[in-house]
Amino acid sequence: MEKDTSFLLTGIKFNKKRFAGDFSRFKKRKQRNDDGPVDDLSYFKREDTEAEKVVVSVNKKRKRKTKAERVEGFSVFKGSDSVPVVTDEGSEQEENNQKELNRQNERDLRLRKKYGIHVSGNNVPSPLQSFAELSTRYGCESYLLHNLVKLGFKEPTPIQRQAIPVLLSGRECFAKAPTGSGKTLAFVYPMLMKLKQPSKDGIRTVILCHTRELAAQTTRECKKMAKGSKFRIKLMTKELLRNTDFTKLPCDILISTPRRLQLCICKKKKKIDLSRVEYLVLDESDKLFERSLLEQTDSVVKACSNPSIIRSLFSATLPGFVEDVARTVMHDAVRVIVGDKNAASESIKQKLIFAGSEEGKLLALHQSFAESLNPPMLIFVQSIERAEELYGELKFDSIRVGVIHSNLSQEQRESVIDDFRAGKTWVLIATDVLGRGMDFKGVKCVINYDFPDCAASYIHRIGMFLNLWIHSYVYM
Ligand SMILES: Nc1ncnc2c1ncn2[C@@H]1O[C@H](COP(=O)(O)OP(=O)(O)OP(=O)(O)O)[C@@H](O)[C@H]1O
Repeated sequence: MEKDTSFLLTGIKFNKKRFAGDFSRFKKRKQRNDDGPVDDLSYFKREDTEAEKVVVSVNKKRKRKTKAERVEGFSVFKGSDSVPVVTDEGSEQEENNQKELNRQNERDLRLRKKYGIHVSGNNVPSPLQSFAELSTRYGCESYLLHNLVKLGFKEPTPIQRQAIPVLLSGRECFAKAPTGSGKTLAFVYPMLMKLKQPSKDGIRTVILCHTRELAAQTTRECKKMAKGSKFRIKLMTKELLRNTDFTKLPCDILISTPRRLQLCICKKKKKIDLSRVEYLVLDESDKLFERSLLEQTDSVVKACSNPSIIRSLFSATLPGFVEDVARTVMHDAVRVIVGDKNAASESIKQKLIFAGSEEGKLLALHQSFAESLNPPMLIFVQSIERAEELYGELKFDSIRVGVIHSNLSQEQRESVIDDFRAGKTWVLIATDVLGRGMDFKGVKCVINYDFPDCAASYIHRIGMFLNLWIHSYVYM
């Protein structure tokens, strides 16, 4: 391998001077935990932001103002009216109602506290105690409950406990929960319940995903959840885009990337009509609002022009610009946050390995393979070239390895993912094309061979898995 030309040798260098503060924190931790070159990465967890503190303080003030309040935070969204206050002249019946309401508020607060759920908005519906409440409170059809049992889902996850009632009550929703925490079900189930029956009135629901892989995965999940119904669930593929007369497309739920959907909107003939869409979901909304996708996402949001549309935004991180967008487009929305605002999942063990140099990284990787190769394993790198180069290195060592990045065709990407899911390859090298929203069951270890360029990217890379105690290594 020629050092000068190797992309593996041109990775991010750790600038100790620039990151002196962080570096000293590692040193302190090392003194406490003499564990060789490995260190704990829990510093990625953020403290509450100023905005969060404001929410808390405004909340306290509002609590002093009105006892009848049903909101935990304050309302940040358009169209938020004040909550009703009970008058002194209320009848006995009203007093009893009020007492029951207060008791319910206390139960809600306890449940939210237990599951780390934070809400903002007016009259936020009570969180679910169990999936059974989908039937008792909302008359959920039996096939949907049956599907939950078949999928082996016994308890709702925290985001499902709160986001499902919010969406079922017809409110717009803006939700943040860790990766792998069951957000897909949180938006798909209420949609299926609200749509009730298939209809020939055109497309009624659009789910936007930022990558084709995530769109394909969401379609698979959606079909599993809708099993037993006659809903027509379609993934916007290249073939569909090319060969379909969208004025005649029988479809209740359409799942697409913004780019493909924008192409259908802009078609001259037989173009898609989204004016009847009742539900619009923006999954991984922070990615959809990034500069590279903003224009396409915007044209989809505009094309969904039904005035009574219910929009929801789901993501694992919550940057300020996403909140700003939400504030401008959403009406009387409820904000649901599970856990810390931008923290990694707590069930992941994180380690930092100081390799010193690029050669050291490769050596350390070989060493960890030699000590305990614990597949399936994902390795993230910062560029396509570095992905290919590392692929060449590992392949040379007869490791069952695959590589995925945006230079591969859709078919090639699918086949790489299929091989990894089927256990034909043990190690998958990826650029951030895979870093978001993909769910690989059973992955035991994620290696950040190249340091991610922001905290959000790190959280997405390591948080793709619901398994308990996966390992995440960062090489420096
Ligand atoms: N209530 C539940 N109980 C057990 N498993 C669940 C439950 N809900 C969802 N899951 C499973 O958890 C895994 C992760 O779910 P999902 O992909 O929806 O997470 P996510 O929050 O959307 O993650 P990401 O941010 O990466 O998109 C999936 O395999 C899903 O089938």
